Amino acid sequence: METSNIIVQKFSGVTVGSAKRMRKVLQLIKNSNNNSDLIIVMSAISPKKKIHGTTSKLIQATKELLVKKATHSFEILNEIEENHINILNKLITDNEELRLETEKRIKEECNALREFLKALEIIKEITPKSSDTILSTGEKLVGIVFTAYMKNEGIDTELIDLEKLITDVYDDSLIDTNFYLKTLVPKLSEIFSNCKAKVPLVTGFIGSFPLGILETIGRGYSDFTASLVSLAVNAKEVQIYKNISGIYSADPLVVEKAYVLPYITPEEASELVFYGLKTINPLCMDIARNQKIRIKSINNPDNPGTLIGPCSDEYKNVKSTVVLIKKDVLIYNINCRKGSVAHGTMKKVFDTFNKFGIQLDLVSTSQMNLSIALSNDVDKLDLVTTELKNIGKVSIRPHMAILSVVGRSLKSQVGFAGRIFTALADNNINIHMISQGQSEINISCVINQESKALALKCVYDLIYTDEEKKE
Ligand SMILES: Nc1ncnc2c1ncn2[C@@H]1O[C@H](COP(=O)(O)OP(=O)(O)O)[C@@H](O)[C@H]1O
Ligand SMILES: N[C@@H](CC(=O)OP(=O)(O)O)C(=O)O
Repeated sequence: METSNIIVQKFSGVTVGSAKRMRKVLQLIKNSNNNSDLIIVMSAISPKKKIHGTTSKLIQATKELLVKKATHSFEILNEIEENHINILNKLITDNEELRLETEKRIKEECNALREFLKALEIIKEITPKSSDTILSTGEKLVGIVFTAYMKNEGIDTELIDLEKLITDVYDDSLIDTNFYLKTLVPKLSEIFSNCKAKVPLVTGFIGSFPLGILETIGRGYSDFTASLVSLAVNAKEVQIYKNISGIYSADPLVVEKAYVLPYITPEEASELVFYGLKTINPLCMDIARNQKIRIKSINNPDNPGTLIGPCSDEYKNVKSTVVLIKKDVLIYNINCRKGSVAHGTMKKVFDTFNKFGIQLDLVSTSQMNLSIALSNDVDKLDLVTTELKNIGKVSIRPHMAILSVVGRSLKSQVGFAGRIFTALADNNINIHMISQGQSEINISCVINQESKALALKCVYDLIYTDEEKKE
């Protein structure tokens, strides 16, 4: 199918976190609209950091509903409501009718949620579907405020609420790539072909999943929505606007010399998100192999940022190695009772972690030990240990970090892993586990968390001098 002239612009919560930032976003939309057709996807407002944003507050309100009283969750909701009305009041100052009508819609949305929370308190049960309904409010509210603002600024827009996009799906096993591509994408195509507005605004929340949107898609779900929308309209590209200019060669807060990579492949992006990069939702890579996704900064929109997409000749020789640290990891070690790690043992161990929904980051085996690196904030690790007690003696080593080097250029560098480990050893950094996938675009190892900054800097220096020498 031929690519359309549409660009999907997705704005993350922090980029629309205040009236000032919304003005910036509006200007950007106006400028882009001169050259392309646009569809806007917007995430719930995050004042500064995502952990203090609307979605995080709604998650807190949901969790506290059954532990504390609904009145406590109402306080959280009052704060959210007030914040949206304050922003609206700053944005629409010259059209009282529109301002009042929009304020009414915000209040209606929040009142509906209050009624819903009261009902949940009475039935004392929160299902994934109800928790999704609560979360959807964040994206609805930002949509209500921003479409009113766009209208007031003369942009022909319409709010498209995707809360009800998924219907009659009660079984999680039905949610797979096929479901996204064959069910959701055609539904979205139909919605857009019926939409008359010049610049539609779509809620980043895409509907209730049997296990809940956070379990199925994860935080940053609006990136995924933007990818589906892009497939539905065959867009030229998806632009994901953030506070940061793109994907850097290393964390710019730790490595001063780090720079924004112009291009990475979807495979590299998948590895990076797996090893802790939060810049893009991981599922986008699964459905968007042939799409162009560009991470850009709201503060510097003329900068092309980082493109993730098919590797054309233009990008073949572009450097794209990233050194990444995933902190707050632990090593879970099982010293097997039978004296060796049999394949039945591995099955039991992996099945048990899977049963409790725990993601494993790195695995290594020796004759008697099975070592697994995983995030230290997982619930239910003690339940796993109880189930595995017949397999062997479990010991846990906390305060670890995973250092990963990701890049397609690693494939051609014989002896590269050896040089990384030598550089770490020269800096007195102990390596607890090592892993290299068959794809050879990723080398990872587990180190003590306290050495993370030193490890990042010394491996970065090694890689970037090595890559420079190759050129
Ligand atoms: N290689 C990397 N590229 C970009 N950001 C990185 C990288 N490694 C670590 N980070 C950190 O990830 C964070 C980016 O956060 P993100 O959630 O993408 O942005 P936003 O807050 O705009 O949503 C930054 O704080 C940055 O320091
Ligand atoms: N609001 C959701 C979805 C999202 O995509 O957020 P953001 O664009 O701010 O990463 C979240 O906080 O997870």
